[in-house]
Amino acid sequence: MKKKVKVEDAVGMVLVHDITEVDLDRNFKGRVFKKGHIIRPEDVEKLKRLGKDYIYVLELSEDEIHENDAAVMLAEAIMGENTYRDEEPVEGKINIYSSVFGVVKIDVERLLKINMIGEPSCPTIHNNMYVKPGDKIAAVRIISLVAPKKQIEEAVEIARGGIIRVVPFKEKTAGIIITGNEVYYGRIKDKFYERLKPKLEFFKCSVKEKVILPDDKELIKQKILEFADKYDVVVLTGGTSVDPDDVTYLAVKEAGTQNFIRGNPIQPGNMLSMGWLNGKPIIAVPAAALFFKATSFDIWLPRLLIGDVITREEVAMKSHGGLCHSCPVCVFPICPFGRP
Ligand SMILES: Nc1nc2c(c(=O)[nH]1)N[C@H]1C(S)=C(S)[C@@H](COP(=O)(O)OP(=O)(O)OC[C@H]3O[C@@H](n4cnc5c(N)ncnc54)[C@H](O)[C@@H]3O)O[C@H]1N2
Ligand code: MOO
Repeated sequence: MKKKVKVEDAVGMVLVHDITEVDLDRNFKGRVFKKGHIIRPEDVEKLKRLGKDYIYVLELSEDEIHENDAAVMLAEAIMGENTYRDEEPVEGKINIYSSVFGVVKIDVERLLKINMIGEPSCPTIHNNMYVKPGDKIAAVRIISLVAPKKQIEEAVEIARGGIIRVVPFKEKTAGIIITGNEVYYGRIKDKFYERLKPKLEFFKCSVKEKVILPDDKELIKQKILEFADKYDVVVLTGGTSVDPDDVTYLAVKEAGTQNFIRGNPIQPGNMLSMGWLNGKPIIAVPAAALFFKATSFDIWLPRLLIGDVITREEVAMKSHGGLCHSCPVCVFPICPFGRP
């Protein structure tokens, strides 16, 4: 409620509007107190010098809370591991950032509940995006200058323990198996290794070994088992589609992988197959990844490197948004490709 009070009595109360100072000696005209400012004891003298013996303030009742206090409370509740926030709200908003290089994990269900309440407004970036230290991942703002305390307490209760965290990338090792008779017999030069190595290394996964094999299922299978013993991740290329020589995906399956998934509704990259051996991802990358900047491999790779095991249901859910827009200038991963 707006109320006229003596400045001396206004400490702790909230300014209803901006207050401007004009000082010709300093050639200054501008805002010195912002709407929403909570008046501090040291402001009293300054306000009097500005000619304010009385000011309009907001009086908060027991069941109301100022947007700044509410934003801090809610931001604190929302934040999980490896995040930090703006110390002070600016215009009632607090940004939340990642403190590490990793993959953002958002509890989307609880995020929706919080945003259904009314006053709290918490946008985030998409779940499972990779982020660098200092990247903004969420923001908290309360819609009204003064909000019902009950709504904020409800939101804090839902968010308790954190609903946004970042899982950091750890140093990992990989072995790459290039398959294809045309490469093995030297009919063409391998182009896959130079495409995949930087992608893996970008996410702290160093490529320790590369081998080129013919389209021989048994040989490929044996190498998968050997590499899965030695390294954290095994990446295979070629032989993922429908020709009689395409046996690579079968080798991944027959190596005894758990949760084997053949193909995914993401284009480019439909033919990608994957499975896990003792929790280690084994990924067969289709030849489209040679040609396109972003394919299904780029969507799954950060997830696989933080240890996520992808379910068939999640793969199927990628169908919505799994078709690349083929923009003239590709800005992946900051684009809708592969996002919910
Ligand atoms: N009738 C159908 N044809 C295709 C289908 C399909 O479902 N039905 N799927 C298509 C999709 S999607 C993809 S992707 C491609 C490629 O699949 P593969 O991963 O099996 O790739 P390959 O057949 O082994 O090779 C295709 C092409 O790429 C060249 N290649 C492969 N590896 C290398 C390498 N290491 N370095 C350089 N070049 C390489 C290879 O020589 C071929 O030219 O299948 C579609 N077809
Ligand atoms: O597996 Mo392919 O052309 O969809 O990439």
